[in-house]
Amino acid sequence: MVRNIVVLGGSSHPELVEQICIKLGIPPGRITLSKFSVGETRVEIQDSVRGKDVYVIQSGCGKVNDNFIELLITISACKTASAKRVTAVMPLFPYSRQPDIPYNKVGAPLAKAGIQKDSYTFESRPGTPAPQPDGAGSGGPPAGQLEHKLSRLALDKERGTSTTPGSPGLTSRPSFLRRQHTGSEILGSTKRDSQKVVYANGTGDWDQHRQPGYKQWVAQAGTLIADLLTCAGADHIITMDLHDPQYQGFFDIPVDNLYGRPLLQRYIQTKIPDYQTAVIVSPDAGGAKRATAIADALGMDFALIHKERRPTKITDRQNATMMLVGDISGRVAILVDDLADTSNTITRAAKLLKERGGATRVYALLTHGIFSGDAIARINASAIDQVVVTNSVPQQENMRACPKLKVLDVSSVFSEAIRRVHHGESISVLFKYD
Ligand SMILES: O=P(O)(O)OC[C@H]1O[C@@H](O)[C@H](O)[C@@H]1O
Repeated sequence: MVRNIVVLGGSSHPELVEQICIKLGIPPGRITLSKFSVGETRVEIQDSVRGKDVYVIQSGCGKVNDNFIELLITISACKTASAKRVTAVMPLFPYSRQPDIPYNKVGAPLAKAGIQKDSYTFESRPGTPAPQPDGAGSGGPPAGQLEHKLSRLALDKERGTSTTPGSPGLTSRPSFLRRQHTGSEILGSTKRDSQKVVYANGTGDWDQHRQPGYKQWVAQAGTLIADLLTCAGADHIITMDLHDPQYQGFFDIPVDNLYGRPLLQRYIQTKIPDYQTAVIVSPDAGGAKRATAIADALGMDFALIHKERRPTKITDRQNATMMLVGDISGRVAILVDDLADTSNTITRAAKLLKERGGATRVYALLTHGIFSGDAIARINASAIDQVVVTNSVPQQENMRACPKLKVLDVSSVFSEAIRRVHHGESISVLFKYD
């Protein structure tokens, strides 16, 4: 049992909080988390934190923004209640893919509206996001309808015809397409639909649209998120497999970036028959370092999928070309990545590995199984034979919906990190790979 410590759980992942506390041999601190009718977050801490070492556990999943605000308020409440030190334990770090320019100029792929989950096929890809029921995306027509209109506009332009007879060009667009961003000529349909870009030339073609002296401005939230945590009063961050490890440099407080890799490696060694003959595959160049580290540690072969994500036309938005570099013919392929969100990357990679590469079986091993939108349906219909993730975000519902899913428990890693940080011991042993 650890003394003089308080562990508080946010709303995002109660099961993990419970498991961590069991391993630490302490009950979770009493906290009431609720919402005012307007939607604002209310936090009430029932246990005294005066002079205590406090750990607030909140993963960057579910209602990500609400959960993040809840974390900030809880940290701040602990500080003002005279906690000695407050550590934010964030198994999945929110906004961790946004410290730099998003990988896709037109936004990350999200789930398509109106599609039946059981209608997914081997070929399915994420489509245009639907307006959110909470109003976040309100103001436009249904996504499917919008996408259809946008495609028609692009096609009409290519053919030199106009959708609205007698009023060609920009002015012929329906009003929902005319949201003008300050200082730019990017037209979108809904609040969150900067993905649905039709440029002033009406084609979705970035190069043709480009105006001299103007550059599209994309918010890079990384520094802001780091500043908000420290401003709220966080003294220390514990997280796992940051999408970009350099993100630690955005903080001027200690950040312990734990690794999911030992768990994944152990799974390969103990659960994949004849694993030495299998090939570790990175689904994109960005993950090559992570995947080669596992391949090297286990003495396995490595292959890479090169993902070209440079769409030039609106209709190309999700059509990144994938090329396989390496020989996996007649072998088991093990895809390794930090996370799956829509699962577009891993399902397309699996298809390539089986259809073109001749792989006999495909595993996907990921630290964070975010599985937003229809990701699970997509996996069920895909060429992937097994997906292995950690419970850095809740997986109970996903496990019920996906027979291919296996979950590895990270509670021991986090409880041990908390124990060591609390006692001022080194946690480098947790960074040991082999
Ligand atoms: O394709 P989805 O699952 O949406 O996104 C996951 C990919 O996006 C990248 O940032 C991750 O490293 C991973 O390769």
